[in-house]
Amino acid sequence: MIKLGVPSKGRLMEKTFDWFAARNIRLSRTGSDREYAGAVTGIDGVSLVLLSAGEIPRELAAGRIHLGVTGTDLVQDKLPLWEQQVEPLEEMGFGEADLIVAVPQAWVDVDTLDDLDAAAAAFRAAHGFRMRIATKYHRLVREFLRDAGVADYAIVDSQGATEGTVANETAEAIADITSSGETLRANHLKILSDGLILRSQATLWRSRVADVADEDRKAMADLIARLG
Ligand SMILES: Nc1ncnc2c1ncn2[C@@H]1O[C@H](COP(=O)(O)OP(=O)(O)OP(=O)(O)O)[C@@H](O)[C@H]1O
Ligand SMILES: O=P(O)(O)OC[C@H]1O[C@H](OP(=O)(O)OP(=O)(O)O)[C@H](O)[C@@H]1O
Repeated sequence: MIKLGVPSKGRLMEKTFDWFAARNIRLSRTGSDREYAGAVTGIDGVSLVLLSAGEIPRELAAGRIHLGVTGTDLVQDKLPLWEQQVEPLEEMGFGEADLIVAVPQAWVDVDTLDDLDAAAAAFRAAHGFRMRIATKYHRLVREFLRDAGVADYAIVDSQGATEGTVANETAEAIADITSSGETLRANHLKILSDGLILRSQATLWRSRVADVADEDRKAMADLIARLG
């Protein structure tokens, strides 16, 4: 069987089901609400694997699933050399979000990455420890800030409610995804003018690593022919 990994809940799951339904491939969760089992109808030889969106990159890279749906942000952050491990087949037109760097609106002198760098040095001199940036996107944020010449900071891990870390005084700045911008506004944060790290959307990926058995080649070809 060709294994297709799809987010098991949340905003990406239903839209993924709709996207495949529009191509006459019906994905569904089976069993009780809490059981992560799934079914595929409308195409032969494909099985559904329900997974956390954040785990799909790793499962693709390990070759445990042949195809998977998840955001560009999660693939690029979790997989070093992602292009060697996965291939994007289709951008799916939902789950659109920007990964950005944001600081408190009250920092009126900080609007750019250069300003952030200067603020970071001043912060360390004043407080004796490095300015903290909360994020779950460790790799992408480190690479982006390195390329921008911002050095004097520390990443603090935040796996959710990242915008709240500033008010809670566990970080001075954040890097997270934003879509409508409401969460940033509600938490009195502003995006740096050159603080866009990545534009992400839900994408269907093919593992470059997973073995496709001879008897599964037709199912893979049929599925790919139905995309677009
Ligand atoms: N507000 C948003 N609008 C649109 N897309 C979003 C938004 N927030 C997150 N996403 C996208 O949805 C995908 C999954 O996000 P997230 O990591 O928050 O998943 P989750 O639903 O919390 O799943 P899990 O924690 O089980 O991995 C990411 O690719 C992300 O870019
Ligand atoms: O710009 P907006 O439209 O306000 O959306 C952005 C928010 O959506 C995501 O959070 P999610 O709802 O996944 O919750 P989380 O913080 O627990 O990850 C993201 O982490 C932002 O907090």
